[in-house]
Amino acid sequence: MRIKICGLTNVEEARAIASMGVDTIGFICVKDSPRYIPPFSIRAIVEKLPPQISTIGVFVNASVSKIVDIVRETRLTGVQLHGEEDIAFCEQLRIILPSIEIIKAIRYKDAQSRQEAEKYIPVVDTLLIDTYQKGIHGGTGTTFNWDELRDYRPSRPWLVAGGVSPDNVITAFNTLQCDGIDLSSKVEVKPGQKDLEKIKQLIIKLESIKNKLPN
Ligand SMILES: O=C(O)c1ccccc1N[C@@H]1O[C@H](COP(=O)(O)O)[C@@H](O)[C@H]1O
Repeated sequence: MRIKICGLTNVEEARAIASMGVDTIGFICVKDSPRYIPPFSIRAIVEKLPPQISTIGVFVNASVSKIVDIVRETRLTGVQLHGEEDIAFCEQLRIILPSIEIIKAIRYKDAQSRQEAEKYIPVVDTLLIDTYQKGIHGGTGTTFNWDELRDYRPSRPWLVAGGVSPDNVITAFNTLQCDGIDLSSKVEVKPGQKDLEKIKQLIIKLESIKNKLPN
């Protein structure tokens, strides 16, 4: 089971979180986000993390060349495309960066969102289903109606995002057959600063249901 914590901006928090058993750390490469971190700071953090930690850059409608430059500068292991990037965009990125994990975020609005996600299966490694909120690309802190995805089991691993917290994580795994979780605003003191106590609570909650969790 994969645990991704997103929106890190400093090395101490990133290392502390990695030592708690979180396997994936996300960095917001979107300039108008309050969680934005510049590439040179991402690189400084990535260099100080254990090599088994996946490091993901989150982008919203950036150009392929911008993403490629940032991945090369920072040594990220993957990218999360959180905007309206199309299939051709993912294919292009795959050709230029063949060994990088591509995560496509789909913002769940209604039943149609499943079909939207399905289109990306041949061209991405992982799907991430976040909550649709008009005018906001991510970090909404709001859940979608998980009941609508009770039976969702695509042929790619998928992560649930959007308002996931230590308080609702057990419900998430009781409702969904996801391969992992992605948390950001519900485990922060303020945008860009993570709440390590809340992340500890999350790990304790997950430990209590570990027999029910996916591998
Ligand atoms: O967090 C942001 O500021 C952000 C900005 C632009 C695109 C995505 C962003 N965050 C992603 O949003 C989801 C869910 O976050 P939350 O738990 O609801 O706060 C997560 O995948 C973040 O990577």
